[in-house]
Order: sequence, then structure tokens, then C-alpha cells
Amino acid sequence: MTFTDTFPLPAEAGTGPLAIHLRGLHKSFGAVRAVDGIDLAVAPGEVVAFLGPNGAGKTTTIDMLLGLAQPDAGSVSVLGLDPSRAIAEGRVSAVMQSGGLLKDLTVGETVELTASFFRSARSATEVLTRAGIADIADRKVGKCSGGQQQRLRFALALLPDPDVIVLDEPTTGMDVEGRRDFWTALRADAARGRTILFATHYLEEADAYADRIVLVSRGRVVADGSAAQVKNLASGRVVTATLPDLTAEQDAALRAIPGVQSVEQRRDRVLVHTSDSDGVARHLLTATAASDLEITARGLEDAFLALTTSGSPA
Ligand SMILES: Nc1ncnc2c1ncn2[C@@H]1O[C@H](COP(=O)(O)OP(=O)(O)OP(=O)(O)O)[C@@H](O)[C@H]1O
Repeated sequence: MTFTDTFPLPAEAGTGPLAIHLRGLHKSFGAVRAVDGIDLAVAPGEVVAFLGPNGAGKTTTIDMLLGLAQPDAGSVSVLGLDPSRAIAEGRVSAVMQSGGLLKDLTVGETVELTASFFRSARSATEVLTRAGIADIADRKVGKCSGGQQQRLRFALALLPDPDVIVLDEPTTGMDVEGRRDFWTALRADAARGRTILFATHYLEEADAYADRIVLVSRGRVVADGSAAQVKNLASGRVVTATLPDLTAEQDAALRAIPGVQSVEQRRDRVLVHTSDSDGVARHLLTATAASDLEITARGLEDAFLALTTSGSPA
């Protein structure tokens, strides 16, 4: 069973249209399969992290989700609509990584100008307050920090009062404080029921700010679960021991121990990722010639790497 099997699709739970529904999405650039069969159903009100290493296919998926690129195969619907229609109706907004701001305008002028492009928009004061930047309305954009500029992009995305906000790696290049302020503003807004999907390659960020983590690697979803479930995956242990020439039988016996997620041989040591380190240690010390046994806690990054390199947590 893969981790994905254990997470109920919101499509089975709700009755109205899904906030985001991607089905069998594929997109290649020449020989590169950027997106290789992504299915994703996001219910209204979910805060979803689209987590994956560089080149996993996050931006390509988001471009298709926003109607900026056409899939080679598969379909996209946002709130039951074609993405371009959902955007035209102001039902979905995006916060992209960079660009799009005029440095000589103030923060307030930027919001006023952008609001004038919408038939109906929230007030500048309201979106600046929600984005946590009302106090810098008179500051020139060029004088704002990266984090403040990103919160300004977030304020602009709030203008049409969209049901869905999509953010592509919104905190790339920000310092720790800027990142924290950005997410505080975003989470406070999400508490009002808006659906949020954000791409990130920071596991900690996904863990801290999303209700659900969709882990992508090489254009595919390799795990999909609550942040708590993904954290559980990372809460196991790594048991290492000296055991030269691990045989196929020994490898199979280790993998058969309940809780074992992966077995690797590195030079003369064997590394076993497991949720039950006692069982693995007992087996290694009693049924094999293993020596110099060590047990260490598994970090989040370690779990992330194991998941994205093996393609499955099992
Ligand atoms: N316009 C393009 N032309 C050619 N190859 C592309 C193009 N856009 C993306 N790719 C390739 O498709 C794959 C997925 O890229 P994508 O930008 O979607 O990944 P990502 O997960 O967003 O990565 P990152 O975190 O680095 O932004 C990569 O191998 C990338 O080099």
C-alpha cells in the first residue's frame, strides 16, 4: 500500500464542486516529462502544500492550473470551471515568485492602481490589513524588503476576494523573519475559509503551514496526506550497522520486519529506515553477523529525500 492510498480524496467527501481538480495531467518539454500523470482533488477550504525538489514539476503544474500552459493530456478544473474562466471571474488569484511590481509607486498606490483594473475589488485598506502591510502603505515598493514585496503581491491577489489562491514558492529568497510574517498573514486569511495551494521545496514550511502535503517527484505525486501523516513518516529511526556483503535473503528479511520503510547498503554498512528500531536492532544482532549498531532519529529532510528518491515511502 502506498501512502497515497491511505488519504481519502475530498471528492468522495463533499458534494459541491472541488476547489481544484486535476485529472491525469501530463506535460512534456521535448524529451523531459515535466508532469507525468498528476491527479489531485482539493476540497474548498483546504490549505495544501505542493512539495517537491527542484525540477519536480510544481511550476509546470501550477501554470496549467492557472491556464498559463495547456496540458498535453488530462484536464484541469477550478471551482468546476475552466481555469481561464475562473481567473476572469476573479474566483482564483495567483502569487508568483517575482516580477510585476513597479518600484517607484508606493505600496498603497500599487494596490489602488491594480484595484482599478477590476470591475469590483475589495478596498485597498482591507487587503493591506489582511496582508499585514497597512503600516507601510506610503513606502516606495523599491524600498520594501523581499518579504514585504511578497506580502504586497499577496494583497494584490486578495483584491478580487478569490475563493482560491495559488502561490508558487512564495518565500524563495526571504529571510526567516520575512518568511514568518508572510505565512502568518496567509494563515490568518486562510482561517476565513479560502482554499490555498502553495508550491514549496521546504518541508518545514509545508509542515508548519499546510493542512495537507502533496509530495511530488519527477512529475508524479509520491505521497499525499495530512502534515501530521507526513511528519509521522519522518518520525522513524535509522538503524545502521556494519554488515558487509548484504545478501538478497538478508535484504528481504530486513524488509519483511514490520515498520521497515527502506534498506540500503552503503559500503560495508547497512542503513534501515524504520518506525520500529527495536525490532530491526534485535534482528540484526541475533539473526545476522552485524556489528557496531547505531540508532539515530530520522530528520524531516531525510524522510523527504527517501520519499522523493525512491518514489514511494514503502
Ligand atoms: N519551458 C520549458 N522548456 C523546457 N523544459 C522545461 C520548461 N519548463 C520546465 N521544464 C523542465 O520541466 C521539469 C519540471 O520543471 P518545473 O519548473 O515544473 O519544476 P519545479 O518543481 O517547479 O522546480 P523548481 O522548484 O526548480 O521551480 C524540469 O526538468 C524543467 O527543466
